[in-house]
Amino acid sequence: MAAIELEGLTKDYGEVLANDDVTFEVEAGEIFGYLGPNGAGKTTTIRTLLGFISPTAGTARLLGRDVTDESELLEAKRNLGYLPDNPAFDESATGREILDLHASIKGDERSDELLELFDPPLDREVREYSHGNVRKLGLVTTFMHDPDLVVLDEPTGGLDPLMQQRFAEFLRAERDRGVTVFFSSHVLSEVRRLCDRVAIIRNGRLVAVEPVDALLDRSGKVVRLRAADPIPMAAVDLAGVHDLEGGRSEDADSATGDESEAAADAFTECTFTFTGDVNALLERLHEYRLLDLSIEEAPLEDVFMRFYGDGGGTESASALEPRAGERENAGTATEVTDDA
Ligand SMILES: Nc1ncnc2c1ncn2[C@@H]1O[C@H](COP(=O)(O)OP(=O)(O)OP(=O)(O)O)[C@@H](O)[C@H]1O
Repeated sequence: MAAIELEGLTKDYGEVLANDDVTFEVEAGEIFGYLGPNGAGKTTTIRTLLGFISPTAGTARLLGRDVTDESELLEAKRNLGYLPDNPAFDESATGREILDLHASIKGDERSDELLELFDPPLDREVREYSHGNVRKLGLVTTFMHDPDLVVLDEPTGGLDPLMQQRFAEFLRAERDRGVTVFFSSHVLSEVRRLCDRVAIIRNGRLVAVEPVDALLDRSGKVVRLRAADPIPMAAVDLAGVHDLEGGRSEDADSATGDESEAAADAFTECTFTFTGDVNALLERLHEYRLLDLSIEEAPLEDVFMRFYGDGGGTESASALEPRAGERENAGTATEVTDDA
């Protein structure tokens, strides 16, 4: 039995079709990322799953139970942990009082262990908490009753890098002991670190459900480099180079005569998106004296622009391919030099 089953889920707010025929399953024991830009419809799906709002059409099942049936939903929630994007704890209560309340409602199998990991300041009132401390308290309340399934809405917002790392290790360990994790995000690096599979939603429609490796292969890297001396354009005439923007630094600009002509087909600084083999790129660049080189994940918005067009989602397999023009041009010398 899948931990989450969505079939044709639709939520129409009148002016906005926030979820439009959304269908996918989250298998028991996987970390599943629900990805999309702001306003894509992630929270709407999560709020429907939790029974906070009713679907306009379609079905949603949590741990095999229909969430539109109140008694089935209650049953499912016994084994569910939920962290909203903005946990609304009673501001006048201390962290400890909040934990006591949650323990009395859901039970407490493991708060000691969780407090050691996340360590929110329990003796302070929540109104004095920072955003990150609210999130840490939320993580303890989400996992303290040892649920089978956790639903996390943008879980790492406000956590510092050390805490994010700790959280990532914790989630992987939870997955390894059989817990199913469903979380929403618009941060690709977070998804990369954590997820087995992802669903991507855009403008309310699902555009892909796939293993995270497939998404990352598709999304590419942003490469920025700065060289001590001009690098010929031909050096980056390589499969997988897109949207190259290059130029010469001020020093190179001051060159005159023959030097200047030779530099016209060369750059000392450039930025491009790269979907090819990074080792092949590094081999090409090996012979040049680089002052700076960064290879970073493409921002999620760029991934959407590049691979899903700007006309919203589509359920067809073609949505998973680069747009036609990009596919034809990808990696050719023409594209590299024309775009530069
Ligand atoms: N109660 C509501 N009434 C009307 N429209 C709504 C309501 N809640 C959400 N929407 C709209 O539905 C769309 C999807 O919103 P949703 O909050 O589900 O997106 P999201 O992917 O979670 O975004 P974010 O990453 O910014 O939190 C948006 O256009 C939003 O403005």
